Amino acid sequence: MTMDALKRQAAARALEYVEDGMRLGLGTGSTARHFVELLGERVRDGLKVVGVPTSEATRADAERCGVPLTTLDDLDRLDLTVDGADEIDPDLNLTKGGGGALLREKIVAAASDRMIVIADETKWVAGLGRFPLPIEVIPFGLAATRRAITEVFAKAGVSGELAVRKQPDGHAFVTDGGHWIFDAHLGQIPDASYLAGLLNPIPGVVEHGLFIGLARVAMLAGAEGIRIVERP
Ligand SMILES: O=C[C@H](O)[C@H](O)[C@H](O)COP(=O)(O)O
Repeated sequence: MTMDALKRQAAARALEYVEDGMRLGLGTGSTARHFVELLGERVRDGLKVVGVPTSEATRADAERCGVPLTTLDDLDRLDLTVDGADEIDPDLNLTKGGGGALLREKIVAAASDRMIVIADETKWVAGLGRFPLPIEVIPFGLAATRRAITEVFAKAGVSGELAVRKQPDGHAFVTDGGHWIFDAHLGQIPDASYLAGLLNPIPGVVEHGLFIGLARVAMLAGAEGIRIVERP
């Protein structure tokens, strides 16, 4: 089975948790896109839901699939968010932001009663850190922000290259919010929760890709079928 087929299987399983009338957070990425497409099929069959997209890309996908949309300006709470991840550890802490959507994804996940993360089994890791950690920053004062991040890395016992994310044309990648991203190549993060707490207050850091305690359930698709893991 292809990786894409596995992602679609995980998405299909998450769809079973969607009920009529739900307010949904719609994640970003290749796995979340399957969920949006499958949700669109259910909407065409009469399911009544409304979604808040976590990126402009997901907004476009949802519109194409006929999923009714709203915003967190109009709603202050969602029932369920379904999103992908770049890494998932046994406590269901996540690394997210490989596609640059981490800020809106975290706002939407935090506003949801429940977050289900969908992925193929390759995203399951014993500990976070192999995937470069995205840190969304304000372009103003970049060197000072970089220095502050490096200092908290040392405090958290991690180190590695901190690279501004670039587009293929060499220009800085710009997020939907107009910010830049540092990708931190740390290799391993011994205490992701501690590091998250140190990164949060740095001026210039808008958000980071450590999602601590947000995902409640993970649906992992592999050759043996779907494995469902609940947060301990
Ligand atoms: O910014 C992007 C998101 O956090 C994605 O959910 C994450 O990168 C996983 O994407 P994919 O399902 O394409 O591997």
